[in-house]
Amino acid sequence: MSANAVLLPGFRGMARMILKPPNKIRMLSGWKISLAKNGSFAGKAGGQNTWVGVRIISSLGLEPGSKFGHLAVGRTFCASPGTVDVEKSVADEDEGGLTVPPPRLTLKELCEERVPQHILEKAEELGFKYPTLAQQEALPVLLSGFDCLLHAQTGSGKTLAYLLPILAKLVPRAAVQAIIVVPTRELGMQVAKVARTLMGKSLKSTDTDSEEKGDVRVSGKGEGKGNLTVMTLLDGGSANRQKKWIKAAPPQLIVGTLRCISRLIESNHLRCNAITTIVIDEIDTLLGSAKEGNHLQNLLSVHTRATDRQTIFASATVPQHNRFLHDCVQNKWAKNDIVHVHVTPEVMMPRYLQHRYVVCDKQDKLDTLVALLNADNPRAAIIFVNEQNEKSRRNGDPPPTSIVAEFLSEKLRLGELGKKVERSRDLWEPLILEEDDHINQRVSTLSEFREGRCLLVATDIAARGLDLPEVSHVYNIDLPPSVTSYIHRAGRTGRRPIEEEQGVVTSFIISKELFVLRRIENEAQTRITPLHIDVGPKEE
Ligand SMILES: Nc1ncnc2c1ncn2[C@@H]1O[C@H](COP(=O)(O)OP(=O)(O)OP(=O)(O)O)[C@@H](O)[C@H]1O
Repeated sequence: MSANAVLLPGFRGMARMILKPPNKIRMLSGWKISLAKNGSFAGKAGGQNTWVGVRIISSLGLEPGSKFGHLAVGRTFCASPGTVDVEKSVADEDEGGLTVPPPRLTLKELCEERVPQHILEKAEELGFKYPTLAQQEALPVLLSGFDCLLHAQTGSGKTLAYLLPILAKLVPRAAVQAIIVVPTRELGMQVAKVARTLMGKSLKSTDTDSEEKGDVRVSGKGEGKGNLTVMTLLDGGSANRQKKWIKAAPPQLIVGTLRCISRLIESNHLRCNAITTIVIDEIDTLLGSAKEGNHLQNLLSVHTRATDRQTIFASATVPQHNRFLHDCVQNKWAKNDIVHVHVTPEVMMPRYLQHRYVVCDKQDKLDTLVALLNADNPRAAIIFVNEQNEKSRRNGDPPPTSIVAEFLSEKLRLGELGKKVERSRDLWEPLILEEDDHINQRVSTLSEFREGRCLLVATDIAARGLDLPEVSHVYNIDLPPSVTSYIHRAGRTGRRPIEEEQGVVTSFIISKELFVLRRIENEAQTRITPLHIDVGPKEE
């Protein structure tokens, strides 16, 4: 059997593929394959007792006599006759870390002949030489064209995993061929930027104006590719301009929010007949709302058909994922053989996060925050607050973001914050990111933060998908409204997988909230340790 062979789907029952010793191969995703004496095998999901059928989707490097190899597995059995002599799996040496220890396949080897060389070279130039664990597991599935629920920790590299198969398929004809749905404008800009960079846009480009508007044309190099365009359709953009652009020259790839994409489809400005891939990133943000559910249903099973395209759902958190997979098939959002790539299901959050909590009175939270910022001296930090409630809005109270930012500003001015700061104090002037801000304000806030400002006070608008590798600390001034929200807020730090530097997450709670924190700890399968901090004497 050759490397990269895609095995036949659909066979249910005992597999007929013959594998030789060892009699147990630990799979990267926590699956185990056990070999019976007659060479047949069965799979077992990590932590569960039931033996279930395993479908081998593709194999890489598994050739007779090979020492290392990789199998991607799905949910049900399938098999192809053949003999594979496996002495040892790479996965046997992996302890569940984010990247796979050497010797391992490079990203280029993993994607060879399936993704154009110039894109792989660009990825390597960006520092993506080896796949992350999520990419290692997902790419064989995605590049084989299977529909997929890609379910992997925050910061595990899901964006590159779904972009590579899309970019591999785009052709320079004037028709929308792929759509990526994202929950926020900020995430949309980020994803579009990665796509454009992989397509060959110069890293040194200063074309930020057109980037902001979402209209950048990129010349693909070699592989017979001509001009490819990525367009963003994001909240706050001008609907008229978007319509004009799409009509004049349809882009090959669209990154947008569900609302904007649906509006253009329904007004017949965006035609879906050439679509080959749809990605729904952060899928769980769209579940549970009737309005979003309707838009999703229309996009996935009215305006387009699951059988005509590849569908990819991605998130670090997919509550009730088995139910979701079932509903996906029932609603015709995906094909029957959708694969669930669930990376390290036993570890919901990156291991290199440290979780702490501080118990204090409500009125002491901000003083405690200042003391902690002085002690931690973060490289960059996001301070999360909850959304302002309706009552407080009606009363004309300032939003929690402003209250926190103004308090920190004042302490900075008094010299009580940033005592150990070696950089310019101005960099510690807090920024604010929240939904109510004007779009231009949000854009400039994020770019200032990326360029070296240290403190960002934000609502959950900053919790999803934003990749800000400089963030060393996350502070939850208010306890997040759900476990999911805790996981995503926490995931904004510790995003330097290669260095494996620890990110620190600190939640401020009043004593009554301790039980809520324990619930988060249980459900997120993590340990949150208490921290005692001396705020110092109070001024009269
Ligand atoms: N193969 C790779 N090697 C090194 N770094 C990588 C690789 N793939 C992605 N990264 C980097 O890892 C970081 C996280 O990637 P990405 O934003 O795709 O994570 P994610 O899984 O989408 O996270 P989230 O769930 O928070 O949205 C980014 O800085 C990205 O550039």
